[in-house]
Amino acid sequence: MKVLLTGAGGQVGRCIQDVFSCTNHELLPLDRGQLDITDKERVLDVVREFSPDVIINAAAYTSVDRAEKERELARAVNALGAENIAIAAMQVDALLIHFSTDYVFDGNKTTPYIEEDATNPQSVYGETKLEGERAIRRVWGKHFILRTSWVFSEYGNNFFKTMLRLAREDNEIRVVDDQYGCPAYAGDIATACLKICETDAEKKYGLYHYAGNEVVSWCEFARAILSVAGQRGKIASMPKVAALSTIDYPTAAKRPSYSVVSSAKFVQEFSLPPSNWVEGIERTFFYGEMR
Ligand SMILES: NC(=O)C1=CN([C@@H]2O[C@H](COP(=O)(O)OP(=O)(O)OC[C@H]3O[C@@H](n4cnc5c(N)ncnc54)[C@H](OP(=O)(O)O)[C@@H]3O)[C@@H](O)[C@H]2O)C=CC1
Ligand SMILES: Cc1cn([C@H]2C[C@H](O)[C@@H](COP(=O)(O)OP(=O)(O)O[C@H]3O[C@@H](C)C(=O)[C@@H](O)[C@H]3O)O2)c(=O)[nH]c1=O
Repeated sequence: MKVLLTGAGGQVGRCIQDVFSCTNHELLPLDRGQLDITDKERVLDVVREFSPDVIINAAAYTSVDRAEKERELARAVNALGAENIAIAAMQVDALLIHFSTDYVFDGNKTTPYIEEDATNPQSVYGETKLEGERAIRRVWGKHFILRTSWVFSEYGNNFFKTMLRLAREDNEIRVVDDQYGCPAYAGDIATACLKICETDAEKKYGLYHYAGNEVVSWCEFARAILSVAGQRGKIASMPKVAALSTIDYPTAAKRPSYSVVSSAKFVQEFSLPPSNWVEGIERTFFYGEMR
């Protein structure tokens, strides 16, 4: 199977390369320098030339706070870029796998969000990701949109790495304890993509949630990361992790207080468990040393 990957330099993109390197699929990984998804003509040319069976779009604008001031840039990548990819996929009849986010929800529910739940993004990032979802649905039916959340890995920038850095710099970290979600290890998301590619997926196209198997607050997630870091000798000493209310940690973008997504539909259709983020922490430390 020929698979074209955009956003290959990001954390999900790099994990997809690792997972697909153990298969016989022919993967063409393109980072932002090789393919800017906002350049429609180039997207169409590159896709026509390679003529993939599958396109995985892992390119995105993911700076949640910065997006509040860079709406047009975020929109260009997350909405118009996604649309460009969908048009290109349609032109060569390729399956499109795309990612979206838990930040499309407002967080007012108290039970896990399912695919049919109403969206109501609270941030520019969430709005532009939702616009991208809608563009794909409008343009090309042969797609999977995986909404994931709180992604971490040994690659790129993420909350996991921020917590490690802060733990090395200070003896106290302050983290919000009233926003809940399901962290997802990027390696598991990559495995989910492979599973889609290797499943007779025709009758299953559409929107899925795929994220972590257990609910935590950001503060609980930080404590879990640092506890393993301490056990593995990754930090010299264990900092105090103080639990904050959102009001005491002001940010440019509003985050949902509860963005727990249920992976049940994906699990049912693809017989793959949700991301095991506790194991993901171990794997992040392990692969962080190997790669
Ligand atoms: N990270 C998270 O916590 C979550 C992510 N997601 C979604 O998962 C997907 C993958 O995210 P993740 O790997 O974590 O994000 P990253 O930010 O790690 O990777 C995104 C990649 O896209 C690249 N990119 C940005 N603009 C363009 C462009 N115009 N053309 C081509 N490439 C571009 C970035 O390049 P550069 O670094 O040079 O800007 C980066 O390499 C995204 O759709 C994201 O919205 C969903 C939920 C949670
Ligand atoms: C760094 C830091 C953050 N926080 C808070 C801010 C915020 O409410 C929460 C998470 O912070 P971050 O800015 O690291 O994470 P954030 O950028 O909000 O992460 C999001 O990224 C996008 C791409 C997604 O799609 C989401 O699923 C989610 O993973 O923790 C603290 O309380 N203390 C800290 O020291």
